[in-house]
Amino acid sequence: MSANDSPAGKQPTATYESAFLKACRREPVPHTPVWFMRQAGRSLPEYRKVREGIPMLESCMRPELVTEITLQPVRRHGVDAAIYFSDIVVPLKAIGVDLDIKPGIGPVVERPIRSRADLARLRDLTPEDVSYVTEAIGLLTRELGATPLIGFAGAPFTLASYLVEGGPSRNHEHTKALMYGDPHLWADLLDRLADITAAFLKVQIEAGASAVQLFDSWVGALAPADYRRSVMPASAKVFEAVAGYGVPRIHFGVGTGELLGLMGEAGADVVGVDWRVPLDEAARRVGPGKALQGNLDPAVLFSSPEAVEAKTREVLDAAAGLEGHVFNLGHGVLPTTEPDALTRLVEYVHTRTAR
Ligand SMILES: Cc1c2[nH]c(c1CCC(=O)O)Cc1[nH]c(c(CCC(=O)O)c1C)Cc1[nH]c(c(CCC(=O)O)c1C)Cc1[nH]c(c(C)c1CCC(=O)O)C2
Repeated sequence: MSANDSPAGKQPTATYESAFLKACRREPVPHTPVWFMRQAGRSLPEYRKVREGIPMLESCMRPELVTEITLQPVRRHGVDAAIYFSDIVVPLKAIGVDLDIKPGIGPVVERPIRSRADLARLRDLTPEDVSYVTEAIGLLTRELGATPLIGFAGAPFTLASYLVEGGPSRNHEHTKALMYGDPHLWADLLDRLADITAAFLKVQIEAGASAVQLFDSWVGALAPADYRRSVMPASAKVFEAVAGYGVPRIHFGVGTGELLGLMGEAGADVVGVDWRVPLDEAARRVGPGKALQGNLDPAVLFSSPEAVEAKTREVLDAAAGLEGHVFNLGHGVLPTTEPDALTRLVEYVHTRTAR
């Protein structure tokens, strides 16, 4: 079979047959695949070195730099997948939203979006707006060989929370005020963001990403009924828009124990789980027909190698009966994590699960 007739389009057969993509498809795997959210970034000295003096958003627009940063954790840790180096606010910046990523704070929006007039500032995203993404993914897929590349985007709720609050928020009060107080404007805002997010994921898949993850990091702030009514239609629209490509769609959020079933129902093939719900219980909540991803507490990596192994065994034991399991942390790598702890963790999961 040549590169072009593998079942998922243009990706090489070796990529299609990788442990990561097999686990996402709930097929038997030679070992449990591992990658880490935020595997590229401040925990790596080689990252800090190449980023020196370059603002975060600018670094996302330089294809050679994006390629180097994306490859760093693959080289160092031997993870089973790469995640495209970018940020959830990159597509918003690309359509002209006046935002920046402030070191130690996160995304900050100059003029928050809270009215119908504000909404008009969110225009459609075209592939030309993010031509550097297409270019970087072209470079990357050549370098990665059989290692799959995960594309990603922020989900409509999490993007809305930054746009409406104007920055990171603990309680999401302005966001919830809009959601409960002006449901029509809220629905239109989320629908707009769904179109932008879908367009951004399509660019990544068409350029060569083998899977996509939708980060709804802050949606755990909602009760299930509100999620179903006010958020799920927009997230479902994103998943539906990319369904035809046949690449696995991963759906992740933090503190989403009560939402896991709905997050699967929204259209995910793989549901990401944080460390608060054991994977066997998560599987009961998600139901059959979906793989799970997770879920070691990232803070565990600050304890002794023996303690890390013991906690990792707990995760693997809880995952033993699953149809498909992608090992990951329950949230992103913390910036002060010792890189060697991550390398050891990859080796441990691979050895322990070798079949
Ligand atoms: C909520 C969210 C954001 N960005 C992202 C999310 C969803 C994931 C999650 O829940 O953690 C997604 C993201 N952001 C970044 C990646 C890179 C890919 C990877 O996982 O390796 C990914 C997947 C790079 C980044 N994005 C950011 C950094 C740090 C900036 C730097 O290195 O200078 C990186 C490597 C900035 C950012 N951007 C955001 C935050 C909260 C921050 C941290 C602010 C800080 O502590 O400085 C918004």
